[in-house]
Amino acid sequence: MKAIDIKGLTKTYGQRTVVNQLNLTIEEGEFFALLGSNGAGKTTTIKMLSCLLAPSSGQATILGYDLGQAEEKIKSQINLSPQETAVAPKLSVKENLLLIARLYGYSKKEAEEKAAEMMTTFDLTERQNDRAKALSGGIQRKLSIAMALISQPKILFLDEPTLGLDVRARHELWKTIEALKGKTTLILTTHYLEEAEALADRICIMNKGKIQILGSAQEIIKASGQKNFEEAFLAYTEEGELA
Ligand SMILES: Nc1ncnc2c1ncn2[C@@H]1O[C@H](COP(=O)(O)OP(=O)(O)OP(=O)(O)O)[C@@H](O)[C@H]1O
Repeated sequence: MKAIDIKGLTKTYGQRTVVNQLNLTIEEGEFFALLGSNGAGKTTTIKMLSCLLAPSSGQATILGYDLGQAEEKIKSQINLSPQETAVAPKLSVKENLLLIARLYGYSKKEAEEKAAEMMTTFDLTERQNDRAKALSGGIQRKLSIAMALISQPKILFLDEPTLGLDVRARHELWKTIEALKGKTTLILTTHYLEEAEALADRICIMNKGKIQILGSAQEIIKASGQKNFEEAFLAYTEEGELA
């Protein structure tokens, strides 16, 4: 089944079109990356697909449900790990996970089990009693992703999950994200080109609200005629060039 099917998705603010006639299909289980310069429309796209922002026009189905008509159904099957880490700073690692599990309607016992499972998967058990604010940025991000996965979403949107992390923490988080590959449909936005290149099955480069190219990193390099992915990205996001 298609995880996401978008036809002509558009968002305008006044006279400005920030997402312009997007057509895109993402298969279930795919790891998909959205790349683009600042203001390209990545976050706006993700917000529309996760029911946080109403499109101005166009259509999309998420797991077969129409966006704008089956919001509750869609929301129950997706989750978003936002740009800003969404942990409660004064709560411990375990308390953060329990809180989300209870919000999703798990019983006390189930919530305990879920939290324990997540802490094992994300290697957080040793830190379970530490307050979130005492964790490094990388571990906070890990916790944030673990929290987003508690509801077992079929689609997880990761909006710049490694923003501001140092190289080591970023690589650590990549391993965590990579382990999710195939189990959950993953839609990632990032400014780190090597992140998309290393993790994603397919990459979409956006510029000024439009898709410039879509394919695997190798396909994009080949189509651009450039030497490597960074140069291909620059070519596709440069005005008047390949774009
Ligand atoms: N509420 C709003 N009102 C007006 N313009 C907006 C609003 N939200 C976003 N925009 C504009 O839409 C454009 C796309 O923004 P968006 O955040 O989707 O880009 P992005 O690709 O995620 O960029 P970044 O990499 O900087 O996060 C930007 O020019 C932004 O200023």
